[in-house]
Amino acid sequence: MNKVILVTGANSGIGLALCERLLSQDMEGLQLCLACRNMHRAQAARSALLSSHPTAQVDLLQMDISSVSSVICAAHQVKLRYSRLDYLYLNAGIMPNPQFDVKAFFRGLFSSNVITMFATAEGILTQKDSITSDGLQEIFATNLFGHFLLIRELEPVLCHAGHTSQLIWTSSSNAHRSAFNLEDIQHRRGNQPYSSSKYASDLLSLALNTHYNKEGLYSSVTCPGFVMTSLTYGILPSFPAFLWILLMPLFWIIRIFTNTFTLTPHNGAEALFWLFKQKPESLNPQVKYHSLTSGLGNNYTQPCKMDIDFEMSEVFYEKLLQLESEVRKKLKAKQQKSSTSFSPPAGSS
Ligand SMILES: NC(=O)C1=CN([C@@H]2O[C@H](COP(=O)(O)OP(=O)(O)OC[C@H]3O[C@@H](n4cnc5c(N)ncnc54)[C@H](OP(=O)(O)O)[C@@H]3O)[C@@H](O)[C@H]2O)C=CC1
Ligand SMILES: CC(C)CCC[C@@H](C)[C@H]1CC[C@H]2C3=C(CC[C@]12C)[C@@]1(C)CCC(=O)[C@@H](C)[C@@H]1CC3
Repeated sequence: MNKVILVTGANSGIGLALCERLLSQDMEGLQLCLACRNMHRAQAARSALLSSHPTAQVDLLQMDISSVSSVICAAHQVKLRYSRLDYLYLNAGIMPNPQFDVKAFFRGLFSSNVITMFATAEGILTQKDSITSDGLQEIFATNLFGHFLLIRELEPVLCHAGHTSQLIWTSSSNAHRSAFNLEDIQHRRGNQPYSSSKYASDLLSLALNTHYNKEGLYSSVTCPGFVMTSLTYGILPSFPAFLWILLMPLFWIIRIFTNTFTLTPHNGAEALFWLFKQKPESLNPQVKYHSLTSGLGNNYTQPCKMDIDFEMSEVFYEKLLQLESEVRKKLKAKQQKSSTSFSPPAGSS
């Protein structure tokens, strides 16, 4: 039987590099499904994968993970196409309108915290969030809630008796407990919505293990390290991509001191790829699997205990279920309203 793998945000960066790595190791037994919001970019990614693996099975799925109706529609498609999903990579993510605090960065450079700053960007990055058409905070909707809804919708193909399936999140070492508030799970009020959304994915992963392991569904979180992708290029908007490339020698030097500077999407996908080869029952739900690259350029995966607890993950899970039922009700009302406004007036033939 082919292994069916769905990857969100598969048309670029870490998601695309992961697909490339998966096909390089086992092209025959895999059925890849690239879930992307933009079909032109999705087609380009598929062509790139097929040019190096001409006989690979690569399907495309249109899905905007930040939109409730798009996720539900895409999940419906998946259930029609596949009887089972073996791996679901929850990788799509955004960090819009980042504000880089140059002063804090230089202060950090000359402090004892410099390595932590390079590994987690703690204290030097904030973001400005916006609201989606569903009324959700965009970063929360994209990085977390859309994926939660997708998992809930795909339950029938993820939970099969006598069979295990894996959920693999692309979280971040920028996930800080201090940025997350159970009373404000969407981070409407703070200025670190990215960090909050990633901490939320760590919590959710733990709760999913609590609720779904008995049904054969396992969840793990990864951090790809600092990788040069369009997400990171956006951090310094006045800094064109080629300048980042020119900084590579400097980054290679920094890598000698912090192996979190994985830098390329291929290296960043290390932990995501490593998890693909593990037995899910052997994994620890309380650790994050970090992609690391040594000063000599060797990749490896290292588990690191997360700053999370069961109680908090359960409260968060309950809140997500509540939000889920609210958005479903809203969607139903919207659909009913649009169907009545399009129905022909009574008495017309
Ligand atoms: N780069 C880094 O250093 C790190 C990245 N990460 C995480 O890795 C993940 C991948 O990011 P990375 O590869 O770096 O960045 P990229 O910007 O290259 O990739 C992000 C992917 O997510 C997709 N995406 C964004 N919004 C949506 C949406 N609404 N619906 C569907 N797809 C969407 C993008 O599609 P499109 O092309 O259409 O925008 C793109 O394919 C993210 O979750 C990020 O937070 C974590 C730690 C470090
Ligand atoms: C131009 C200067 C010489 C160097 C600037 C470096 C910073 C822009 C980076 C230093 C640490 C980086 C980092 C991230 C972004 C870019 C830096 C702040 C992340 C926040 C990217 C997204 C993540 O999820 C984190 C794991 C990264 C942590 C490190």
